[in-house]
Amino acid sequence: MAAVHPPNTITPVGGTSTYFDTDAIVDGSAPKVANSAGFFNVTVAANHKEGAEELALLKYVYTRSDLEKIRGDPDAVCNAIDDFAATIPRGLMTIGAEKRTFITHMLATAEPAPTTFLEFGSYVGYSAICLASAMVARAVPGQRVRYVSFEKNPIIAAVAASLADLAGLRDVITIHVGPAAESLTRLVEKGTVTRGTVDFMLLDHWKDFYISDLQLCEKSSLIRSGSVVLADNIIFPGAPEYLAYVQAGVAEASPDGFNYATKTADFILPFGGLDQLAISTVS
Ligand SMILES: C[S@@+](CC[C@H](N)C(=O)[O-])C[C@H]1O[C@@H](n2cnc3c(N)ncnc32)[C@H](O)[C@@H]1O
Repeated sequence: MAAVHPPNTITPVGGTSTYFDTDAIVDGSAPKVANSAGFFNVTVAANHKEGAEELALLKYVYTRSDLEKIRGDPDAVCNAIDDFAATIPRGLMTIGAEKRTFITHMLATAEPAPTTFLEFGSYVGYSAICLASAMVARAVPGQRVRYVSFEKNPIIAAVAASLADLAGLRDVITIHVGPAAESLTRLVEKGTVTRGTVDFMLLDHWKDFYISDLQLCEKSSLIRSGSVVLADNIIFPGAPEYLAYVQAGVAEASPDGFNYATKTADFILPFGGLDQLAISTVS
């Protein structure tokens, strides 16, 4: 089980928010710079842009000999994604098995049972599939569970939608294609996501957008007292400004004057090294 630190005992550490080349983000492509660990290098970025690795994953899953056993089983679909990721030395950029266990436990024990989840960064749908499934497991008959997820890369979004369908979660998970801020603004204008309805959020896209996209949710009061905001990759690649923001405790853009109480949980990355998840509860 991951080590969990109480609120405000951890100094923002590690990483750098300049890990990604924001010029490259503007044109909708993947970032093209390597960090010091050489993790997200030019080759990885090019793969990401074309969705090469992610399309290979899709093909791998749909040609598995146990496809019919996987169909309709969210855990089995996530395990299949983990199997594919294990064949790549640096893994895939999903939340991975350890964080999956940790967050699904949070969803399984949260009171009241969460029914609406907002995710920034669908990638291949791994977190969407396991976390939506954890919410569905608690839903009472007739209760609607919604997992709203944003992915700017259309090829990768298509992979996520196809795997969500395979997992039997087509009616629960919606993948919105495009920059998260634009999609979310549209959903708020249309009344698809409304005030105070978001129980859980996961920020897991490019780290430069964590604060501005959280503030978009603050402004429209999508979060409310008791909502939980999770943010991944706090140490690697690193989101020190974000951690400082939520540890300062004030939801600056909130017309309701909301505050955050923030803890962090430690995880070891698949290729080694420490990472943290930030867990901020709104009050
Ligand atoms: C770390 S991955 C998400 C992993 C996913 N949550 C999982 O566990 O399977 C980040 C994803 O965010 C997407 N992304 C980056 N910036 C974005 C933005 N502004 N809006 C929407 N998606 C974005 C990237 O294309 C990438 O697929």
